[in-house]
Amino acid sequence: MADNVTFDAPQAPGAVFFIFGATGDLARRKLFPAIYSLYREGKLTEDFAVIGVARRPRTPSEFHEDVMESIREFSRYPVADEEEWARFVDHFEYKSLDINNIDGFRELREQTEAIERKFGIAGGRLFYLALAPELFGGVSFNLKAGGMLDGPGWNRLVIEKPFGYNLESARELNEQINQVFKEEEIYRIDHYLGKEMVQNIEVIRFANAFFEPLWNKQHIANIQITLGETVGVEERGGYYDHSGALRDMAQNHMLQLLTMIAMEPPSRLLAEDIRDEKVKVLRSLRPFSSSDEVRKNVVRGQYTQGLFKGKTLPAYRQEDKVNPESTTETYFAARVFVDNFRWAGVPFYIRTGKRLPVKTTEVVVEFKRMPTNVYLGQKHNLEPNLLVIRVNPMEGIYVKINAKKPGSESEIQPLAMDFCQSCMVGINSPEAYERLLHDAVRGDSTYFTRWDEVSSAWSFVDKIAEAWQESAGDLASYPAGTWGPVEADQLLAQDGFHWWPVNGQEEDNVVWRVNS
Ligand SMILES: NC(=O)C1=CN([C@@H]2O[C@H](COP(=O)(O)OP(=O)(O)OC[C@H]3O[C@@H](n4cnc5c(N)ncnc54)[C@H](OP(=O)(O)O)[C@@H]3O)[C@@H](O)[C@H]2O)C=CC1
Ligand SMILES: O=C1O[C@H](COP(=O)(O)O)[C@@H](O)[C@H](O)[C@H]1O
Repeated sequence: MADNVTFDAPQAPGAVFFIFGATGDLARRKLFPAIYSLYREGKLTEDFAVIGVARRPRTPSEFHEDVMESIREFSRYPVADEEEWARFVDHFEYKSLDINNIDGFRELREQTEAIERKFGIAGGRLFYLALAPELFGGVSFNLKAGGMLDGPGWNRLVIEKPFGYNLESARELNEQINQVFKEEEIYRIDHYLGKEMVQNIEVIRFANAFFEPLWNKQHIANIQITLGETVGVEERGGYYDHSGALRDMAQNHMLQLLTMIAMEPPSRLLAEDIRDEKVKVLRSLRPFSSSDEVRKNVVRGQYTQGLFKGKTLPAYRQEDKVNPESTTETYFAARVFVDNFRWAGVPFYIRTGKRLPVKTTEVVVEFKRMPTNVYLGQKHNLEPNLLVIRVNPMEGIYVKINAKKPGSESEIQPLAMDFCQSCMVGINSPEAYERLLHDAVRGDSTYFTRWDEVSSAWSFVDKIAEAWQESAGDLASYPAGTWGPVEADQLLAQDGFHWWPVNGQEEDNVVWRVNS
């Protein structure tokens, strides 16, 4: 079993965490376990409290039981001994409250003041909205009206995705919460930004002399970003059928990953400097100017019934809470361009899908081929060099180079230098939510999305969604358990490229591994 790795960050200042949606899936699977990890690692000391809020009634002991179950099932750390557990869970309280009930917020205020006194908490209040987005505006308003923002310290609002359905609705939502919270108090979660290897992209790029000089159109042929999932829509069919892959994954996680790969080096590693550079990338994305452009550069697909590892997987239209005639895409791929000096003409191929054969998030940087191949005469077709950043679930970096086959006269073979962080050094990285909660409570917004990033991403995505509305007929299909529609392969083939195998599925001819 891998050792747990802690991230290097100071203790958080004392705070009350309000989890709105405390009886929901996100709280159970991610938020309670993240708070527990922070506590176990000493990043939260005794001056913190958690108040779970939702409509369902819960006695204190029922709520403590919920928290215990969530941690047993999902935490990186096993539940500690009884004494430590009792100390931890004593920090948790529950308030049954409908967010439309203003009186309930007044009661919450009294409960909050009492718990702040109990634990000597003077830092601030962190309001985490693990709720459906249509409730965000109402909660913000009632937090203010109910006096919840008049505490002794700072107030911060952490909002889950999706942030709107398109630019217009995102704007409305933003205006609503801006009536109560200032931009610097708003922490929009994109949990991909909390992933260890996504944060590592910055370091790989800006701390290595041999990457940065090559990181441009002179040397890079194309970049491929894959966010593949094996799962279908699970129990979230109702939400997903309204959203689809474009809004669920591409507008946020995928474009955020792209910004980390494509941004210019910031002059300082401060939140605003990094976010300034990221938003420049989003503004440089070449917009699709017509439906025809969308058709040429974008593929959407939906999974049909498939056979995978001997198991029959249902079609998307057979999933629970999905319209049996749904035209929602479960797969999205596109060729996009970042129109600036660094990236002019370099295609970024991005794809995401449900029910693909492998769960993986990976970035492949394909370098241009050597200007001439002096080995051609000896029947060697040199492979392009690749840099692969494995984000999830495997974490690591893989570089593919060409080298002489040992012992041969001049035979060349591709060589994989594979640093597998998750398997070789016994690392069990912190969960994205641990890091992001900790950052939010410390007031570090680097890995949260700023409004101008969100709105620029929507501007880009809206053009695609609008074109799709005009032509429902171009929805491709793929059997569940396969790599998506063939049209996505053609997207690259037109440019003389192909998708590289992902997640350690070695190409047959790569014979070595050099592990660190
Ligand atoms: N689950 C996940 O993995 C992910 C979720 N998200 C986002 O996080 C948010 C929450 O998702 P998830 O936890 O899955 O949703 P769930 O449907 O599981 O939970 C929703 C929560 O909201 C509470 N709630 C609903 N209406 C009210 C109300 N009027 N007043 C007070 N509480 C209310 C519910 O409790 P009760 O019924 O007791 O009131 C429940 O605790 C969504 O925005 C989602 O898109 C984002 C990424 C991943
Ligand atoms: O935000 C979301 O992300 C998950 C995938 O997250 P990961 O960390 O497991 O890669 C996705 O399943 C879900 O549909 C989407 O809403």
